[in-house]
Amino acid sequence: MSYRVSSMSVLPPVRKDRIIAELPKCYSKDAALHTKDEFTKKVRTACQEQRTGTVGFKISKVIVVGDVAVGKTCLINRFCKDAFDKNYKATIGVDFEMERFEVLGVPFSLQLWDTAGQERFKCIASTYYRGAQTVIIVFDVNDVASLSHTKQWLIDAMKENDPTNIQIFLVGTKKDLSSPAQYALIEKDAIKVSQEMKAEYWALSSLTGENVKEFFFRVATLAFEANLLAELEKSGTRQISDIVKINSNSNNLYASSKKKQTNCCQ
Ligand SMILES: Nc1nc2c(ncn2[C@@H]2O[C@H](COP(=O)(O)OP(=O)(O)OP(=O)(O)O)[C@@H](O)[C@H]2O)c(=O)[nH]1
Ligand SMILES: [Mg+2]
Repeated sequence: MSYRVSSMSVLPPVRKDRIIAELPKCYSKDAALHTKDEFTKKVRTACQEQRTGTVGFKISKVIVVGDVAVGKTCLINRFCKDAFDKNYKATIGVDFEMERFEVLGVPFSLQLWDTAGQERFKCIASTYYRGAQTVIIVFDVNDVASLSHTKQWLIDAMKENDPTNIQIFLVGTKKDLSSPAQYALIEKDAIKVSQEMKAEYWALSSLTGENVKEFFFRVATLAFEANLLAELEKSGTRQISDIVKINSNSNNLYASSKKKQTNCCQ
């Protein structure tokens, strides 16, 4: 007897701690993609009226890049699995995790691609950069060299993507290992680099979990907003009910054309 679950099975509801109802705040107003306090009325209304087109069915691609052992895998594992491993296990090539959110009542998914920082895997990893909507460039706040390499990581990620449609985050990890005075020093430089890259800056710790959830909520929300605004730009954004109508019409078309075909062959 087979217990295989049908691939048509309905997805479980979005986890309660992945529901975003308020606009998550930026980390620093000096280096933010935007500094609004609330969702714009346009976005809110579109969600309320379910004028969200295909956004609710979208899976947005996020790539996480940066030097070896800066903490990319730990960051993803802290958020997706609420786990932290103090032993270093190099990522070989790439790995990915899916995270489902609900933003203003609309489902929205992120596909988080964790890439290898080791030089010998870079070639494989970079083949997964294409089609990203978000690039997260990670450095270690206790390692100035890792910050200085972030520009090269950005250049490499941009070779495979359309720069006009991408949101960049610069993320300093391992904040727990840094004294406030040390941290303040590197933050100044990191904010400068973020401004040059037009990136949003964050600092966090995967060990303590400080700012990890806040950061990913921000990533999900900004990706969602960008998708929705692009959808609203298209004239006459459809309601979900229209899409269902279109689908059922096309089914009918398919059925009738099949019927015609049969007639034709008779
Ligand atoms: N104290 C502290 N250690 C961390 C933190 N994040 C990661 N580490 C440690 O740093 C080491 C490297 O972490 P990884 O997440 O594997 O690094 P990575 O960037 O994925 O490395 P590659 O896959 O080789 O590119 C591990 O020993 C982690 O335990 C943090 O926030 N605080
Ligand atoms: Mg890794």
